[in-house]
Amino acid sequence: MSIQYQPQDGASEPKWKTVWWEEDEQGATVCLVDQSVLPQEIVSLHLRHEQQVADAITSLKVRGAPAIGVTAAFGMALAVWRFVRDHEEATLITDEIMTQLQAAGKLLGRTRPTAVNLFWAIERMLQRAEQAVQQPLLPQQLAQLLRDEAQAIADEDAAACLSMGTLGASLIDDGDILLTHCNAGALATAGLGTALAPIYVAHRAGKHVHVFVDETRPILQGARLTAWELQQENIPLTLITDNMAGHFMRSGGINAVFVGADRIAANGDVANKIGTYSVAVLAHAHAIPFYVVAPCSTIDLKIPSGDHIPIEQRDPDEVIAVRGAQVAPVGVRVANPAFDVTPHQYVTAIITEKGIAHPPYDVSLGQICSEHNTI
Ligand SMILES: CSC[C@H]1O[C@H](OP(=O)(O)O)[C@H](O)[C@@H]1O
Repeated sequence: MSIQYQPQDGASEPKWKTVWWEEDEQGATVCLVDQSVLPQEIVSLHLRHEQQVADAITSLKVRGAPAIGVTAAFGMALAVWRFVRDHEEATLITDEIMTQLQAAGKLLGRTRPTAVNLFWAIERMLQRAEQAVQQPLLPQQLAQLLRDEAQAIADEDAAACLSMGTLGASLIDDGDILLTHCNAGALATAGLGTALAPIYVAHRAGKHVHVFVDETRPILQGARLTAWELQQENIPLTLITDNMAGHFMRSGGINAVFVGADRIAANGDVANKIGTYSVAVLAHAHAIPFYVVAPCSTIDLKIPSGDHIPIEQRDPDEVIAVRGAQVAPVGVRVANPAFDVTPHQYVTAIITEKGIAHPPYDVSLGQICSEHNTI
């Protein structure tokens, strides 16, 4: 089933939606572009149970910090929508409905440990429900209210992407050659993206940019997703393997690096896709600006440094085989951390939707994002 393409609306929208909500006579569905089969197949998934939503996050059918936060919010709304539909005779918001919501939050919170957006979105949905049940609402009203809250999280993320894109584009000059790692584009968010948003906005404003795309082993988010996104946008790109980044930096070909983030600590340490730390050290060695683009929902002011960020360890098979084709002997010992931490000293600036943070980050991030951290 081909995905639902949205017409591009000027400079502010991606060409498609990554995650969205639909309702039909059978009930509600959380809809996703299935990123695990891109770019060979462009299909959407229509999920009717929160367990399916959790499985989609765990198996990276949907991935990217903001996107999994939005997806989890829709998954929680789906759990209540499903429960209310199955108990149409109910007229009061019973403890049962809240228990259903809390159980969905726990289920979705167990999917992936690193991206703080996931936990931020779950907590926001729970707080919205706890606030709502203080009022004399019918169950159907609570279900609609939670669907609207999830949609609000998605809409706010889309607005944040455009804001980050506009702020970040000011750092891009006509003719720049840029490097990205992993995928932090529209597929990773509910809008234009994080790290790719400045590139989209600069390109749409007429700046000539060329992007070197790290393939990003082992899941190849760069080769499969970023390359596909940039092609959709007619932005020139060169796909490279991860071990080529240093060579192209040394040969003077890279003007700046733009990456996303999954969690940023209060001191500016950045957890992002594995390999980001290596890119940051190489950029520092070559005096190339290293920009991190992330909404305030990715900044975790509750943790003092990157040492406290949980790093997801993924299935060894992701390293032993590529799309099912074995490349290493079975039975070898494998390490497969999905993320690493870049110390803040290697980060030139952090571009959020509320402003660009510069060192010292333990001051600037609090100034820019403090209100966002208290949901
Ligand atoms: C805009 S967040 C994108 C962020 O998420 C990716 O990780 P994953 O593909 O495992 O979800 C990667 O760290 C990106 O920078």
